[in-house]
Amino acid sequence: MELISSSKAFGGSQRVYRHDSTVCACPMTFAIFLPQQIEDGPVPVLWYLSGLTCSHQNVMDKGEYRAAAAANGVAIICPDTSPRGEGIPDEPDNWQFGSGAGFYLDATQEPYAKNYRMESYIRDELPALVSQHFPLDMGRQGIFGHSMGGHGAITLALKNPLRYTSVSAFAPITQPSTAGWSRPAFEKYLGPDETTWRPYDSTALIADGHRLKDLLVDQGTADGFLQEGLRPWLLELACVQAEIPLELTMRESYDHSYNFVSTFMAQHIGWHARRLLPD
Ligand SMILES: N[C@@H](CCC(=O)N[C@@H](CS)C(=O)NCC(=O)O)C(=O)O
Repeated sequence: MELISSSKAFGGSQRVYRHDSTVCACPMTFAIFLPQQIEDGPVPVLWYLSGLTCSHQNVMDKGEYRAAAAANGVAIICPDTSPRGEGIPDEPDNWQFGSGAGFYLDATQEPYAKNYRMESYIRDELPALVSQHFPLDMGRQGIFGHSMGGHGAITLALKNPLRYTSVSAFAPITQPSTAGWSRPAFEKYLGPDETTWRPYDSTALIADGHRLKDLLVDQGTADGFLQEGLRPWLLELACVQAEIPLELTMRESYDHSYNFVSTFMAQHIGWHARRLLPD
């Protein structure tokens, strides 16, 4: 691992690392906030998955997570949203596909299958790497994210309930298999057989029997992607039918930006901390 930057913050340390990813077959960059409490022993881990067009950097600059992470003594890891760089197949003019738009899935179609393996990267490779380098308590992990990253967090938690003790999302894409901004990407990454898309769709996973202990979702009412792309009511219906306790709050007049995410960041970190650090 190569240290790109390190900066003291709230008594802890905000760092950025680059490493050669075997899974994505390219260098990958991630941000990690280590709270001061790590000096006294392993701390819980909270994974933050970002949305379309983002890298590790957006939430680091605009997510305002460090004060709450420091107060609660949790590490926050912010991975990139896709493989990227020279030689990685991409559609540079398309912000809903390729670089910045990995959708947290393992592509099966050429020419994407070699590099676009974000599910395996987030679930397997990156946890193994960070647990080698930092005293993290990998028995206490939570996951959250924004938009495409909310979709990633909920689907990963549904499929790995023993791994992720807690899960929450800001404005998640709830049913990517039918949303206009994700369908074309799913077809290119996974092929035309839509049954192969179900493991990457929260509502389909719930319909197929996957469960969560509970789930926190915040959604802005002035979010321009609400009606076509996000549609929290689909997740709400799936959770009601499956008896999954969903705490969904519609936040009046908030949009899709990091002004919304950062407003509710401390509440989400508190939700995770109560589940990862019980009294
Ligand atoms: N580029 C898109 C917007 C994409 C967008 O809103 N991305 C969200 C996640 S889905 C984001 O976090 N963008 C980065 C940022 O605000 O820093 C557009 O022009 O409509």
